[in-house]
Amino acid sequence: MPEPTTAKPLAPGMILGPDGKPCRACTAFRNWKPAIATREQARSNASATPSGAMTAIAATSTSAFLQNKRANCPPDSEELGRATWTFLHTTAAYYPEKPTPTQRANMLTLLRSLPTLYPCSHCADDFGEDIKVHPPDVSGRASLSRWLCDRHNEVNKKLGKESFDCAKTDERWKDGPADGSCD
Ligand SMILES: Cc1cc2nc3c(=O)[nH]c(=O)nc-3n(C[C@H](O)[C@H](O)[C@H](O)COP(=O)(O)OP(=O)(O)OC[C@H]3O[C@@H](n4cnc5c(N)ncnc54)[C@H](O)[C@@H]3O)c2cc1C
Repeated sequence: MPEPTTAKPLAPGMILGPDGKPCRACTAFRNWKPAIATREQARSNASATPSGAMTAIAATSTSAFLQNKRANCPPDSEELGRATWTFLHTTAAYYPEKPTPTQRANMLTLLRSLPTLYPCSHCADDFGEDIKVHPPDVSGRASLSRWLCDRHNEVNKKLGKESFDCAKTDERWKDGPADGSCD
């Protein structure tokens, strides 16, 4: 008589991790729970008028809804990505203009550790390939911020997203916009 199995079937869209288990950090939530994402989108759209402004608000509230709902869940690949980019860009924005040899070495260690430690394995592999071709520039704040912006844009391009204007890196990650809206 076969043993009863307790393993849950793999959700469609879920990627397996290197250990053979489902890897949430490798997969976007909307890809393994498309029904929930679509239902919440439809609910938001139904409560909005067709005007552009309201559609934008609807999209924002859908995203906020999903984020709130998932606030205590393990991160998916998108939440992990946003948090990691926030950490990396902010760390670069506050990196010294003239770093000491120890600061340079520590920054190199941090960046070179991502391809082996970043939990989204296919993201980590691609990032590893990218930094082989474009080694980190840890010589100073401005050059590190620029290097990181270019690396992020490589990922944006791969995912079909718009390129970020690297002239706006300090505004986005350190100073805030000139109109004072973040002050
Ligand atoms: C090292 C690394 C590798 C990744 N590789 C993959 C991958 O291979 N496949 C995959 O599906 N996902 C990958 N991700 C996740 C992916 O990049 C996004 O984080 C995720 O899809 C969420 O995207 P988002 O549109 O919410 O904003 P994100 O791309 O996370 O960006 C967050 C914010 O950063 C700002 N920003 C955008 N581009 C730049 C830039 N070039 N410079 C400075 N600021 C910028 C914008 O204000 C944006 O809102 C990776 C993440 C990291 C950290």
